[in-house]
Amino acid sequence: MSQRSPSFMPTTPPASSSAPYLQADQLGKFYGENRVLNGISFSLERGKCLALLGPSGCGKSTLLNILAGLLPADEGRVLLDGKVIEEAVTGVSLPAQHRRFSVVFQDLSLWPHMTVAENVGFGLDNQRLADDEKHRRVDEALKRVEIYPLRHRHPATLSGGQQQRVAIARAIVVEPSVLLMDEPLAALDANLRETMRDEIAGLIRRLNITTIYVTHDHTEALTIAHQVAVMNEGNIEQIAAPRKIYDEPATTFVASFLGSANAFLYTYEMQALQNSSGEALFPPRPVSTQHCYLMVRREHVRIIPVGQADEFPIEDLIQWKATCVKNTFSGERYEVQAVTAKGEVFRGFTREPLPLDQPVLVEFDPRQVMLVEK
Ligand SMILES: Nc1ncnc2c1ncn2[C@@H]1O[C@H](COP(=O)(O)OP(=O)(O)OP(=O)(O)O)[C@@H](O)[C@H]1O
Repeated sequence: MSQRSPSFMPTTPPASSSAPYLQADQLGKFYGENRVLNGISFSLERGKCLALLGPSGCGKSTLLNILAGLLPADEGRVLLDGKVIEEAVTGVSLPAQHRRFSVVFQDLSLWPHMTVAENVGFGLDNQRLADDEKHRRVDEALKRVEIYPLRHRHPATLSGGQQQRVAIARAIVVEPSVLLMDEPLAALDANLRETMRDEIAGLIRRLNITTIYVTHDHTEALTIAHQVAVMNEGNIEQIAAPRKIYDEPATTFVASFLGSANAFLYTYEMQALQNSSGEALFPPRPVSTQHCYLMVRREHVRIIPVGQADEFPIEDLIQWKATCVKNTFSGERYEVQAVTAKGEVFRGFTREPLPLDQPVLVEFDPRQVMLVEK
């Protein structure tokens, strides 16, 4: 049951405040018997961007809809600027229109018969503003996303990237408390997606609007967000700054999802990992459990024919003997697969394909190895 709180208005704390602005606290959601969100918690400072990153079906859109007030939470609560706007146990649910969250969807939903300015102004229609004020707000939003000169055009005459900006202008013209972006680049072709990714990253920093950005693309999340929450099966597996998520993944799932990683099970038997002088290279730090995973990203693995390796001996690299089993051409390079006698599979990149079924050396620097205990 929903309790309206019409007097609620998010107040504006000083810009320097580092207090959480948007908080999720142990959010849970079921569809029938099926639990789709499990104890989701995060806090986000005003003006920062949090990416919800995860595979299809992990619960990103469900979480976004709860935050937006489009779906009730079954457990936990949401706070905006320190005030409860959603709480399962009390049934408090501030209606969506009072939360002042704006959503940019993947399909953009622009009106084809309206000009750019009319599309942007549409969001203000139910605010009963004087015409002058409405025009001022629309012009300002168009200037902020740098499409003011296009204001008299119709969406069909704009490029995909320009349409994207119209959708963002329409979302920000209402001065939202939080901007929610649900896979906004998913419908664009690969080249435009890359350009728009960089543009949105710049825009988010310039606009200084608290933003939740939903994506299944790790590059988008790492480029655009200040914080990344990696979701898997209704849980947040790790939440941290992009660099930390990439360099220090908390789980094997996070490491794999953020760029394909080679993984192999570490046990104490493997302390025998040595360099060519016989010095032990592992473990790089004390390990609290007997079993954990060593992970090394493909870009840090060198796979070379045995003969070549002898020409350029490098100290302090881990070198394992393996056999080349596959070369896959991807345009710029080959992805080579090699299997060790124990069955560990390694993938690395080469400029040329390597002879199949021939011995190779798999080399990597122990400093590039991630130790993941889960
Ligand atoms: N209305 C619904 N009724 C029943 N199950 C649902 C409903 N909506 C979503 N689900 C299920 O809830 C889970 C989470 O779905 P959700 O759409 O939140 O995932 P997602 O991470 O956003 O996926 P995608 O990236 O494919 O959009 C999925 O298993 C989905 O099948």
